[in-house]
Amino acid sequence: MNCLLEVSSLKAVYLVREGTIKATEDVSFEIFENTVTAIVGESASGKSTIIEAITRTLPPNGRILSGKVFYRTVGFDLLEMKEDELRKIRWKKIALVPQAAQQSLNPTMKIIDHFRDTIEAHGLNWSKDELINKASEKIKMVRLNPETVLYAYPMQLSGGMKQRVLIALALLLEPEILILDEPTSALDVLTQAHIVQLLKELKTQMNITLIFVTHDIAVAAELADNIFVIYGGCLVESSPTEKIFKEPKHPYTQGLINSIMAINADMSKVRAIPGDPPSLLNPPSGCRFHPRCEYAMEICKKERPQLIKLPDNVKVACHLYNEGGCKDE
Ligand SMILES: Nc1ncnc2c1ncn2[C@@H]1O[C@H](COP(=O)(O)OP(=O)(O)OP(=O)(O)O)[C@@H](O)[C@H]1O
Repeated sequence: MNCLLEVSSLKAVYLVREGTIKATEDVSFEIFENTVTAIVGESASGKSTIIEAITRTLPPNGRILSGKVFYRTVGFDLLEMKEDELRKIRWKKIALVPQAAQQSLNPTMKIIDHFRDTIEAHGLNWSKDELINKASEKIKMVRLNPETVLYAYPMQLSGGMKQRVLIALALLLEPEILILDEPTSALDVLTQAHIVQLLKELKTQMNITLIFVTHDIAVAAELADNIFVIYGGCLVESSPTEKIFKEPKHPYTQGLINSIMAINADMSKVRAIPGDPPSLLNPPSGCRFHPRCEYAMEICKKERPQLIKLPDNVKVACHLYNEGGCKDE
C-alpha cells in the first residue's frame, strides 16, 4: 500500500492571553492510499488542531512550531508550500469539511450557487451546463435528489441533508483525500447512521482516501480501517481497527474502549477513566496521561514516551512497552 501523507513531529499551539496552549505535541503518522483513518479522542484533545495544521487552516492565533506534512502526490511538504501553490491543492487534491461547516452555508444562496462559488474560487471556467451536470452527479452520489436540492436554500434542508451537501461540495473537484471533522456530530442517531453508511459507500465507489475526526469511538469502529488515538495533544496509539478493539495497548485506549462497552455488554466490566483531561495550557510533565494512569511509573512523570512500533502495524507511546516496562499482556 502506498503512503500518501506522511506527518512527522507536528507541533501546533494557540497563543492566548494566559499563555500558550500546547494543542498538538510531536504528532507523527502515515496515511495510506484508499484507506479510512479515524482520529479519535475526548473533546479538546487536539483532534481538530491536527487536521487544521496539516491543511494549514488554523485560526489566526494558531501557530505551527515544527513538523513536516509530506504529500507524496505532489512531492512537497505542505507546510513549506507558498499559499498560492497550496490553494491549487486544496479541494482539487485535499478537501476538508470542517467541524460545524453547516453554519458556513450562506442562507441567502441556493445550493447550486455554493457549487458555482467553489469553482470560481478555484479559477475554473465551467459552463452553466457543465456546472449543473457535475453538481448533480455529486449530489446524487450523496443520495440526494439534485432537482430539488440544487435549487433549495440551506434553511429548506435538514441537518443531515446539509451535511450531505457539504460532502458533495467537497467531492466536486474529485479530491484524492477527503478530510471530515466530526461529520456525524450534531445529528440525531438515525441521521448519523445514514452519514456513516454514505461514507462507507463513497469509500467503496470512489478512489478516495478518507480521514475523519470523531470523539465517538463506535463511529470509528464502524467506518475506519485504522484508528489514531489522541490524548492531551499527543498521538498515543495508532492501530488497525480490528486490532485496537481486540488488544488496545495504551492504558488510555483501554479506558476509551471500556467506556463504549457500557452500551452493549456486561456493566460490571465498565470502568470509567479516573480524573479529568489535562489542561493544554499547563500540561503534565512526561506522559500527559500519567496523572490518570493506573500503571504510571516514575519515568512517566519525567519523560514523554516516544511512539514505538509493535507487531501488526500497531504503534504506541507508552513507557510500559519500552525496554524495562512490565505491562502484563
Ligand atoms: N482558536 C483557539 N484559541 C485558543 N485555544 C484553542 C483554539 N482552538 C482550540 N483551542 C484549544 O486547543 C485545544 C485542542 O482543541 P481542538 O479543537 O483541537 O480539540 P478537539 O479534540 O478537536 O476538540 P473537540 O472534539 O471539542 O472539537 C483545546 O484545549 C482547545 O480549547
